[in-house]
Amino acid sequence: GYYGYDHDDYQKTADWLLSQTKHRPQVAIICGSGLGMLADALKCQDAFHYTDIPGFPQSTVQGHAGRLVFGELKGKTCVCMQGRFHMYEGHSLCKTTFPVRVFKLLGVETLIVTNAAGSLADGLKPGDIMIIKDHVNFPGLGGFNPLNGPNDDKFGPRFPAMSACYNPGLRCLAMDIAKQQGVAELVQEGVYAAVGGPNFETIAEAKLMHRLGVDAVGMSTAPEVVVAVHCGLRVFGISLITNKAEAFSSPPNLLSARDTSRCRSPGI
Ligand SMILES: O=P(O)(O)O[C@H]1O[C@H](CO)[C@@H](O)[C@H]1O
Ligand code: HPA
Repeated sequence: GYYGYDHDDYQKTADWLLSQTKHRPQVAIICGSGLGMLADALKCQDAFHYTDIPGFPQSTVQGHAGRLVFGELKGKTCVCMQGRFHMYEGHSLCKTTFPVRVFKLLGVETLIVTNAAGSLADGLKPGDIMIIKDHVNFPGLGGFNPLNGPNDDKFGPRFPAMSACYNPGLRCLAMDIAKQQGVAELVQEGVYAAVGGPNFETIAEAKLMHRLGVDAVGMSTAPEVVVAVHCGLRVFGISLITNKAEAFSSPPNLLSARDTSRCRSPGI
């Protein structure tokens, strides 16, 4: 059967948070693996451990502290997730995206998603930043979607469009800021693909994604963005490239038995 949340479940968590902090965030930021220090930049912080927030899922992965931090950043009120939820932790997708709908009910208008990702593109190296211009949601294409189940019309339509998920204005603004800050050579736009994980890709899988037009791959983000776009949030996304998928230096797939010079036989 279907296991999900009612509107009341999101509302209860949102009401509890609104009763515990004076902050009324306009912007929500989801910090990717190892990126939780973004939250340290917030002024006048109110922080809550996920374990103390009624109805909130729990973090189980290294590099995800499991705290929700409210505060001020450059004159905007923000709420920061220090730690996100992944399908491979055993959570349902509606659980991994639970916070996004809570943010909507807090009054958030803009969601910033960040992640650690592997590069599949020649021009994208570890340390680079990729502004996400679009995504391929592999679990979603296969029927693993956080919007499965009865549609909650209070959040959005049954069949939401995903043709402009990543706000074009915010993407342009980020490119301009990268130029102004003198880091333009580290910043590019590209396509992110979400896979289920937790294993990294095989060489054949990485080659396949590369040929399909994917620039960076990770195990998160797309389900959160689908839920955010469904409920009308403006989305901006960035991937920090942490590693390169070694698909390009690998030999071609086909090997004839006539030429075994590339084989190292263990002997029979
Ligand atoms: O997407 P975030 O949460 O940044 O984490 C990425 O890093 C982890 C793998 O090292 C995976 O969880 C992958 O999704
Ligand atoms: O190479 C990767 N593949 C999938 N997920 C990832 N998250 C960080 N790097 C990777």
